[in-house]
Amino acid sequence: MAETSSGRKCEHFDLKEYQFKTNMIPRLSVDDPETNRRISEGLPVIIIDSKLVASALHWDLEYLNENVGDGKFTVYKSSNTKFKYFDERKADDVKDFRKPMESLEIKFSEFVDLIKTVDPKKERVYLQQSLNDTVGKRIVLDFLQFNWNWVTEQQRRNKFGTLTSNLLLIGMEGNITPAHYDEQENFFAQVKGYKRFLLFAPDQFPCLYPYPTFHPCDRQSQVDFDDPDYERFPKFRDVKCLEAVVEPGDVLYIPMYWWHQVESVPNKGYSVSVTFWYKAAPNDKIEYPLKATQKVAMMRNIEKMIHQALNSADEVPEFMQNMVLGRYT
Ligand SMILES: CCC[C@@H](CC(=O)O)C(=O)C(=O)O
Ligand SMILES: [Zn+2]
Repeated sequence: MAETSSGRKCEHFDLKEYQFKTNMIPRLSVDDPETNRRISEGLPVIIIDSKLVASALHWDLEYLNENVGDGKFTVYKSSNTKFKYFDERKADDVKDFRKPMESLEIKFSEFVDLIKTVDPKKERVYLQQSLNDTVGKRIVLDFLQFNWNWVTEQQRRNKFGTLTSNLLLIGMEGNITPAHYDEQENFFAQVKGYKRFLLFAPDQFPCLYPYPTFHPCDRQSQVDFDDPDYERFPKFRDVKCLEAVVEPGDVLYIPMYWWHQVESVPNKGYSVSVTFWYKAAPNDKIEYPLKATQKVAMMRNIEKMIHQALNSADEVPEFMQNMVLGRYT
């Protein structure tokens, strides 16, 4: 098996081709100064030897089933490969909104039965649950042995806010989380299996056409990457993309507001990941020109204010068009 520059065996992955070209996200050592530089500049990077979750690399379905306790786990079900997040609390505001997936609250053992019995051509499942104090003591011990020194040092030096959650993700091969951005910093740790990431910088917002902020799918792209509607979303043709496949032990830094689409690589088995989400660093002094992240935050606040002032989701499109069409276009 050939080796790449970062010493990785040249795995052969069954990766989808998209209409846009991509560049690779660097895979760097935790000791490489470039690693900390990229993180401090809000640029994505894969850290290949952080040992962040070295104590969890044995987490497979059998071990977790034995030790994860009998708490309830949130499991999403989809009739296709896509697991598009939606905020149920906003569903009333958008008539004829149809949930893109269903969610269950079940025991881990029930999830194991599901993932082993569902026909992936008909139905898929994806466990997405914050690690909490219901887990068994062996999981607690593994958790305590995460490389907290490294990740807490990153939190300190980059002035990140508090750690808000560690989400355990267990997905079937081929599951896709469609393109979206999050409002938190994320050290994404891969435990088992392989995940292909497509990342887009915050300044690609104009090419990715997110839903309105009051829509249940706020922060998600409206563009179907498998069948883009270039009439509605013409700038999608020009989108600039960075990509990478993370393997067990890798940690991908996903800076806040960076768009990402994530696929559990087909034919490589189910995937297990753990996220480390941190609140944003406080806004440093305002410098001009404003950063793309600041402009996205501004657009979100303006949309929310207009929706709130009109007190009607239906009136927002006409209001925005009256303000912009023929005046700023
Ligand atoms: C619910 C979180 C899903 C995850 C993507 C994935 O692994 O499918 C993601 O989007 C993130 O870690 O930010
Ligand atoms: Zn995300």
